[in-house]
Amino acid sequence: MSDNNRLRIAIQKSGRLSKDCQDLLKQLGVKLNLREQRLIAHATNMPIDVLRVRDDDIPGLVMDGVCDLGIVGENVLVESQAERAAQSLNAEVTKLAKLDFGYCRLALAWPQELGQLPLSWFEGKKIATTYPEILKQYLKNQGINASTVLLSGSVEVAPRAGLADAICDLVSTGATLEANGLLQGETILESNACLIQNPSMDNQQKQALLDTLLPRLKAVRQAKESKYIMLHAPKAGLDEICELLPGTGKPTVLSLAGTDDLVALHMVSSETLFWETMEALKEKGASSILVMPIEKMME
Ligand SMILES: Nc1ncnc2c1ncn2[C@@H]1O[C@H](COP(=O)(O)OP(=O)(O)OP(=O)(O)O)[C@@H](O)[C@H]1O
Ligand SMILES: O=P(O)(O)OC[C@H]1O[C@H](OP(=O)(O)OP(=O)(O)O)[C@H](O)[C@@H]1O
Ligand SMILES: [Mg+2]
Repeated sequence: MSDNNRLRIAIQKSGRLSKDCQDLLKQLGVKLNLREQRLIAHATNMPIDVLRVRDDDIPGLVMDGVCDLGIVGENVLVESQAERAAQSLNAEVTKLAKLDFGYCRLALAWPQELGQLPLSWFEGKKIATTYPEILKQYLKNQGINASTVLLSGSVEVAPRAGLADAICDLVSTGATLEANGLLQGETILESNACLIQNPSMDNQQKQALLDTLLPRLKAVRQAKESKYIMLHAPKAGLDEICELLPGTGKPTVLSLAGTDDLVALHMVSSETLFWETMEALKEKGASSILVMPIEKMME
């Protein structure tokens, strides 16, 4: 019998999101021994269980309260919500955060030889997709009357196989469209991974744990985007050099052994230091310029 005080999180077992999900849980301090074949992993340092499932099942597990949290692509979430709404099933989730991985877009595409096409071309056509609900909603909003053909994968084969006139599929680099002689058209959904919660979760212990994890998630995001900058600067040119440094924070100024003309500047910047800025800093007399990643930070 599972302990109802343990926070249950659903993540993708294997596929494009699984490594990023495992890395994120580790960054949040969740200690898991994810032996490959195990479909449920128990954290050793906090009351968390991780269910490793197909990404398509994650929204339903969270909506039905089997899991408290889930990490899933917005494309899968939106499609699942539309499917469940059509069956009058509960489709409510709370989207706690958009995550910085799993970026892709759901786009229309058609055989390259047709060249650029207006949306009106799709009237009366057949469009193959893994996301029929999202596509139907889009076509309805655009006033286009076209039919959808469901394919669970390798959607790009549909036009050549005579299954459909066009497709609506996920695109990241565009390589698969290119390889299949397809031209990308309108993007109907931008998507990336997101953290979702069952809105009916009312366990105080779980909420307290989640209230600990969410600031860590924010701190991990902030640290990823921030850099630690160190450099040596002539005292005489300090103001000009500080004006060139990114971000609004004031740098820490440290004296350097053996000289009164130079100081060391240290600062956390919310953005990286571009080559052009580094070259401008050198022109102002800066030297030993170091830009380093930050593992963790908390304001
Ligand atoms: N180029 C891409 N193609 C497909 N999904 C992508 C791409 N880039 C990012 N993603 C995101 O990764 C998610 C998982 O993609 P993946 O191909 O692993 O799913 P899957 O094959 O359905 O896996 P599963 O076996 O878990 O059902 C997608 O739903 C999407 O949110
Ligand atoms: O724009 P790209 O970088 O080429 O990525 C897009 C392709 O990736 C996904 O397929 P995947 O490789 O996940 O296989 P699947 O179609 O079986 O899901 C998606 O279905 C596209 O086919
Ligand atoms: Mg899937």
